Amino acid sequence: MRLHVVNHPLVSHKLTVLRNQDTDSPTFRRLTDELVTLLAYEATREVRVEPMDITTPVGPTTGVHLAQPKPMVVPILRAGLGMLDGMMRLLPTAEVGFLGMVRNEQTLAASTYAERLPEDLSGRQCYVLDPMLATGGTLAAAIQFLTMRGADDITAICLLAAPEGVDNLEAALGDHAVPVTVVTAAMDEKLNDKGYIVPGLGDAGDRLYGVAH
Ligand SMILES: O=P(O)(O)OC[C@H]1O[C@H](OP(=O)(O)OP(=O)(O)O)[C@H](O)[C@@H]1O
Ligand SMILES: O=c1cc[nH]c(=O)[nH]1
Ligand SMILES: [Mg+2]
Repeated sequence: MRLHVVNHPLVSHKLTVLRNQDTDSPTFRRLTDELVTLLAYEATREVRVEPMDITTPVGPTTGVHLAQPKPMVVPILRAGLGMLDGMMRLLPTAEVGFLGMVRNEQTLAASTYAERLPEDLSGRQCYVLDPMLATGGTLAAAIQFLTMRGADDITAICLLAAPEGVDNLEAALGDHAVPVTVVTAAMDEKLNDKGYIVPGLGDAGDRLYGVAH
């Protein structure tokens, strides 16, 4: 597994505002959107393209366009939905599939409650969107799901990751044949005893959309 922590002053600045408990939901949503576009720029460095002949007003040249099959963007509901528009701004012709997953706040085990994805993801590059990589259980299950459908290259974009979650994810992937990359805006200190990222930003879904229950 490859890990890429995006080191950029604008990313750090926006993340600081996002972390602040005084930041309201509308601002939190806007900053999430802006941050994802910056992270997506890094995360799509290896998106597959193929040559394309065009003619400029001055003459012929060869450029590139996105290769087929198109990349698949997979937001993990609920909080990952807040990252979708920012991602699609950069990859407007990508397709979107949905995974609904929730972590049991007592056991911290992830379960899947919704799925809307093609049966066959063979040959597809997949971009998984989830703001928080905490214990890593949710992302590990999502990656396993996409791999079982045939995805052959997976990049996860997260706002924050915890070291314990990255270690757990690496262990869960084992000698995974499929390349997996995690792109994050920051690697935080640790998890607390409730499985929350420290210093983190709290519950990303609640801060985006309000308290779920
Ligand atoms: O790495 P993990 O320990 O698995 O935790 C991370 C998951 O927890 C949050 O989702 P949550 O279960 O709160 O659902 P929500 O998006 O509906 O709020 C977050 O958006 C991740 O999906
Ligand atoms: O810190 C955390 C951990 C899991 N889910 C969140 O939304 N925040
Ligand atoms: Mg939540």
